[in-house]
Amino acid sequence: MATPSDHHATVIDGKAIAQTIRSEIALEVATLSEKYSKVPGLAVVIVGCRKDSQSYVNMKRKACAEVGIKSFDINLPEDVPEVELIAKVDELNANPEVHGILVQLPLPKHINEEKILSQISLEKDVDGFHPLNIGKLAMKGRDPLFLPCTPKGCLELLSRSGISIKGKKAVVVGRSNIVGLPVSLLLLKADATVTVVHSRTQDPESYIREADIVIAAAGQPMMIKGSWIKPGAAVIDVGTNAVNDPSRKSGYRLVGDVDFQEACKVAGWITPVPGGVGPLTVAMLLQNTLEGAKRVIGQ
Ligand SMILES: Nc1nc(=O)c2c([nH]1)NC[C@@H]1CN(c3ccc(C(=O)N[C@@H](CCC(=O)O)C(=O)O)cc3)C=[N+]21
Repeated sequence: MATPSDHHATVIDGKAIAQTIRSEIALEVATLSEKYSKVPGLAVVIVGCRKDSQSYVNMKRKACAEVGIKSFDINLPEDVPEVELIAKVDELNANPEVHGILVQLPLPKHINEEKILSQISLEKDVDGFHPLNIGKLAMKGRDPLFLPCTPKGCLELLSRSGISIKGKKAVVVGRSNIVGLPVSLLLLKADATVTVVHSRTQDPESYIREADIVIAAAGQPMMIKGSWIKPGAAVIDVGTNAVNDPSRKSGYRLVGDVDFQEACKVAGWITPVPGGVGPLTVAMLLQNTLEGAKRVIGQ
């Protein structure tokens, strides 16, 4: 007879789903080029030389090349004056070959992040981080021009795994501007009943235990234990935490915000780290860039 410990969650293969989406995008990009001689373009701006930023940007560049999106890489020194960064954004706003602009976060302390994000043309805000796009995300009956990539990726993983959101209890762990807050707004738009728990929540576990859908975006390695998960729940792990691992050549490995081994025994579905949400973030960025290019030609 099956015992509870025999249970194993369906592991959602983000890498494979992202690959499928990239093929769909590649087809559309090809059509756009043939019919309208239009090649979608994405500009990625990095300030300084954080190692993790460089590696994300390399992944984005590779993904663009694979689907036929033209990428523009702009590297600015760590100490670039704010006015120069603004001038660069303006230049990209005016460049007709660029349909999407991403300014890699975090920015150095001397630069006002909100000022830069507000400067990006709404029509090219493929990150969905412009305050107006976030405002529209928060309003009932309104939609932003672009949905932020990681939150959109989380919902895409749910829908492509056949998990419905409407009427479900969703718990988002974390309230950051780039994931926790926007994903909670997106779930609300999709008719979930949403609870956001965060570092000041008393007894977060008690909320998570009730959740049909858990979105873990706290940035705390393996903080969510298997015993906190409701049996059969869908668990989307957005955490990408580097932890020391001397047995690796790199000296570290990536772990999520969820204790994956434990949670597998209880959850209905779970995303791994790496290979879960991360690849979707990149796929959604490509999708947004394609959408931006299509809008320009009125498609
Ligand atoms: N303006 C802006 N937009 C962003 O979207 C943005 C940003 N700034 N700053 C940094 C974060 C981080 N981020 C990731 C994207 C892909 C993976 C990803 O694909 N990760 C792979 C693993 C990568 C590896 O092995 O190192 C995975 O989870 O399987 C991770 C992280 C986007 N970010």
